[in-house]
Amino acid sequence: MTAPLRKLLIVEDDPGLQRQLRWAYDGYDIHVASDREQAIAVLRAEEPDVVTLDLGLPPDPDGTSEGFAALEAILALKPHTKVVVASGHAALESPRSAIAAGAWDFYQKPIDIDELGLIVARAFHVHALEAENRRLAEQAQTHSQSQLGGLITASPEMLKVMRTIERVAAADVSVMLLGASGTGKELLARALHDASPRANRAFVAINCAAIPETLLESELFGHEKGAFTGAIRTTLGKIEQAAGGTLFLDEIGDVPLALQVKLLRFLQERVIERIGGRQQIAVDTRIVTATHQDIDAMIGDGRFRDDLYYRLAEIVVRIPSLAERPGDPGLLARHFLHRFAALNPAVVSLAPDAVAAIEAWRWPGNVRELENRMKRAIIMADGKAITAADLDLDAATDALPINLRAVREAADRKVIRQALARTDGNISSSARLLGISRPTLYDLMKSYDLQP
Ligand SMILES: Nc1ncnc2c1ncn2[C@@H]1O[C@H](COP(=O)(O)OP(=O)(O)OP(=O)(O)O)[C@@H](O)[C@H]1O
Repeated sequence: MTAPLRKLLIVEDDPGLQRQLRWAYDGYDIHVASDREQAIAVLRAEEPDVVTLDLGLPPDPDGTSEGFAALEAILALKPHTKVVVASGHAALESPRSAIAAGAWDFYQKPIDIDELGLIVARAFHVHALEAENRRLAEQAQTHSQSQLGGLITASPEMLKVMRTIERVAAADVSVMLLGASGTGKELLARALHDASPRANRAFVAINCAAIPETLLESELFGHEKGAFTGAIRTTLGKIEQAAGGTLFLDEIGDVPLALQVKLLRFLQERVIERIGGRQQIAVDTRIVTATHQDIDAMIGDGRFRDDLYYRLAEIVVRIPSLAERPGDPGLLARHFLHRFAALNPAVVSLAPDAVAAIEAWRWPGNVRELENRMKRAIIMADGKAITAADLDLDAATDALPINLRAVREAADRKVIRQALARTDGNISSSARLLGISRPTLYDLMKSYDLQP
């Protein structure tokens, strides 16, 4: 069986040239269109990989407006198409603008059949390579996705975390996930639930830091009708809502001490009492917790009960920050490019400066920051490729700062942030590292609005 011929669309309004081109090349399935409308109809019906496009099309055969409109329409419909533009105008401006608008290559009329043949052959070759690349990237993605709940990673540290999660999922042990904000703790908790025998029951997540202390007890344990003003009906708490399944308590370090006692009782006896209720209700809920705080230090100074900690943390899983996962920022950026493609279908790739900036950035907000920057960049991007500027990661590189004061301030900010990060926000140690006094550091932080 022979492979189907590759499809080439020739957009040309001159019937003589049309004929000449139609017969010039062997080995392609050639389609011809005389204007933009026909070209788009063929594009929709045949999906050619390569298009040669005369920029001078009717109703503007002596200008280029119609050709550019066709180029834009082709790339909007099928961004991966390789468009080779032809310009009869000696002026170099139009081919250059066409390349800027996303054309792949150009040639000057009058046509040299051999030269154009080479350009077209190369366009098919590159198109095939790119398609293969995309296929492999997608395959790699679905491969890593299938490992555990949509988590994308290629870093050995993170793969180890995922193996641990897979292993502990089956055992009914309590798991505490430790990691900075945005490292994927909730995603991992959900993956743990999905890999556990409880997968077909509820997964309920609650962020303990986001709920006022006064409401947290009722959120977790529920309340009876009339238990307090405003309790107009009996309401189940999250522990009961997750019965048979898993309750994910994010930011467990923010649970106040009084409530820690109640939680401990639930873990010991596996019964709860709704607020205002007298009945003890047995509930089988698996608890998975997470925090970005230093829980050992909290136990040390009495802010977290150690007996509760030992109940909650039979297995402790430390999640590396994104900066500790070399290669992952680029991999995740491509994943998000794919995932948010619908926001702006014209954007199909990352420009080399974006790839470099993504790998170099420290990602203090981890995967969530990367996800947000990619989403914004995809929406804002003008061209087919996302640039470092679209990601807002080019600040320090090219633009000349407004004045020397701005440069000094930027340098101060950077080094103060580094010192604070290195000392975990300790002002005295940071001041020592920077060789300045504590009051001076305070003053600088105040004037630059920096938090420890
Ligand atoms: N390895 C990953 N692959 C794909 N997406 C990820 C990965 N890690 C995190 N994400 C995505 O990043 C975002 C932040 O992840 P998540 O909410 O799980 O972080 P978190 O550690 O729980 O954050 P926080 O502590 O601030 O609540 C989510 O949209 C999540 O889907």
